[in-house]
Amino acid sequence: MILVVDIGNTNIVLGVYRGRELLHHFRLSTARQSTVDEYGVLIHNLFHMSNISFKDVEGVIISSVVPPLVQVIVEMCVKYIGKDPLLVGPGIKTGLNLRYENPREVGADRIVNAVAAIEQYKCPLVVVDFGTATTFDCIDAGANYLGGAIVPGLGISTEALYQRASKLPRIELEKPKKVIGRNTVHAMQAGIIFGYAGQVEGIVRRIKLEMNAPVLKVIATGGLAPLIAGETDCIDEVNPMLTLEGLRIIYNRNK
Ligand SMILES: Nc1ncnc2c1ncn2[C@@H]1O[C@H](COP(=O)(O)OP(=O)(O)OP(=O)(O)O)[C@@H](O)[C@H]1O
Ligand SMILES: CC(C)(CO)[C@@H](O)C(=O)NCCC(=O)O
Ligand SMILES: [K+]
Repeated sequence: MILVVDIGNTNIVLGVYRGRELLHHFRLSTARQSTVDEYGVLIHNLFHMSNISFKDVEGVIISSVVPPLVQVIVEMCVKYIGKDPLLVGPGIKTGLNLRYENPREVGADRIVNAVAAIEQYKCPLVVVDFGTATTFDCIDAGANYLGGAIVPGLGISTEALYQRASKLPRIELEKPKKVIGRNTVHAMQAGIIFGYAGQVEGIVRRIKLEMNAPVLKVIATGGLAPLIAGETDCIDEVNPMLTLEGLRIIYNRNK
């Protein structure tokens, strides 16, 4: 078994693979002040509840976009699992040709998503990851990673309205029946959800033009992908496990 770990700004997602099969996945909230031992207990308990053991873990791979947590999770792996994890970053083989001005600047999660998408779909393609931020990653017909766009995530956008406008409440992110809201909650839901779908359509349209690729596969991932994919036909497929798959693939390229 291998353990794959994606450290995001909101969630840490863990996956346990046997070969190509994802046996279990777990989602923790990203707690920047938690200690090596706290993560050890949490992950140990999740393993125990799933009837799996740290002893069966042959190796670990981590991608992180939260630098202060890397060392904590690495030490947790060494102390409790007894393995030195691979870290997605400089020096690791991803097989990806990065056309970013400074390849070290690209978020590890974006690299991992691109690797998984290239493996599973036909290029050219775009990956849209609806996380804390929503990222668009463009891959050309030759499987080169071109870059893309970063926009505020659905959670951040919704939270900003609540934080900055006294009379706007915190809302549930669900689709309202109509775009013309007749109360505050429905008006906010309409703006956020339909506005977000429109934003995704607009960015994808411009990407297609700039890449000169009228036919381009668009893959969405992240917890809120199904919600937005349901509101636009510019998303061809939702693949919730894309990041974990990418980590598994990169692990195998480096063992
Ligand atoms: N039902 C919901 N209502 C309001 N906000 C939500 C809801 N579901 C998710 N969010 C928020 O949307 C954002 C994206 O969450 P999601 O679970 O898709 O990504 P994530 O994997 O946590 O992102 P990251 O990889 O950046 O940590 C988060 O800020 C999350 O708190
Ligand atoms: C954009 C996020 C926050 C999405 O998780 C992450 O990929 C990140 O911190 N990226 C670094 C900046 C970049 O990718 O250009
Ligand atoms: K993510």
